[in-house]
Amino acid sequence: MASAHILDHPLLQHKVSMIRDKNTGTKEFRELVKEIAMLMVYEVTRDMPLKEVEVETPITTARTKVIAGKMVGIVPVLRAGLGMVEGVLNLIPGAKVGHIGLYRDPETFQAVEYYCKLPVDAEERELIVLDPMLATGGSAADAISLIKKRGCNNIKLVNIIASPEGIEAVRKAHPDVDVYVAAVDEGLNDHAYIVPGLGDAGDRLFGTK
Ligand SMILES: O=P(O)(O)OC[C@H]1O[C@H](OP(=O)(O)OP(=O)(O)O)[C@H](O)[C@@H]1O
Ligand SMILES: O=c1cc[nH]c(=O)[nH]1
Ligand SMILES: [Mg+2]
Repeated sequence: MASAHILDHPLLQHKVSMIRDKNTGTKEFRELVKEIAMLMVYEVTRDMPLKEVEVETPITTARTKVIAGKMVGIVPVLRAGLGMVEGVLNLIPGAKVGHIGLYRDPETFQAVEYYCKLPVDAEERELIVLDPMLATGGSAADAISLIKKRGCNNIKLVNIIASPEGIEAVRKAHPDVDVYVAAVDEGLNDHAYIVPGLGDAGDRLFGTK
């Protein structure tokens, strides 16, 4: 069974508090989501394997380490996941980027797929799925199912704010996937929005409401 990891670095907690604030405008919200994604992926990649190499320094030869193992792909769930892409690419510039388009039907809260484009060699990569919000967990679980259908089995999920129900749903559907979150909130309201949450992440990122 994979684990849910709560990333509670003080900088993350501070920045999450700022995006929760309804008075934080679109520009600042976008910048903060980017920074949060960067701080989160720093922790998410902590177990990356290393290999020893030899490097000529200006002084002598050094035996030193570089990243080894699988290459990385990142998969934002449209739209809101897009806000996390730049922050992750700042730290892993060689990552390929796939996209999964899902929206949540406002009546049924079921995820509806409208787009999926993954890197051609996705099954050879470690894939990091990005979405700021994990509410019912339906969108994340469906996104991971789509990725698995393409033969990918090395998947991590990164959400900024999660509900306990969302974490449980993903763990049940995909027990092999580690989930990384910066905050676990109280639960969901009647519209399946996270409480206290931050509202609609996509609308706040793109100024659509
Ligand atoms: O866990 P769930 O209950 O599935 O809800 C979470 C999903 O809802 C939001 O997307 P939304 O449907 O609002 O689409 P958007 O990013 O285009 O606004 C969010 O970014 C997640 O993808
Ligand atoms: O709280 C929520 C739930 C779903 N989608 C969001 O953007 N926010
Ligand atoms: Mg939305």
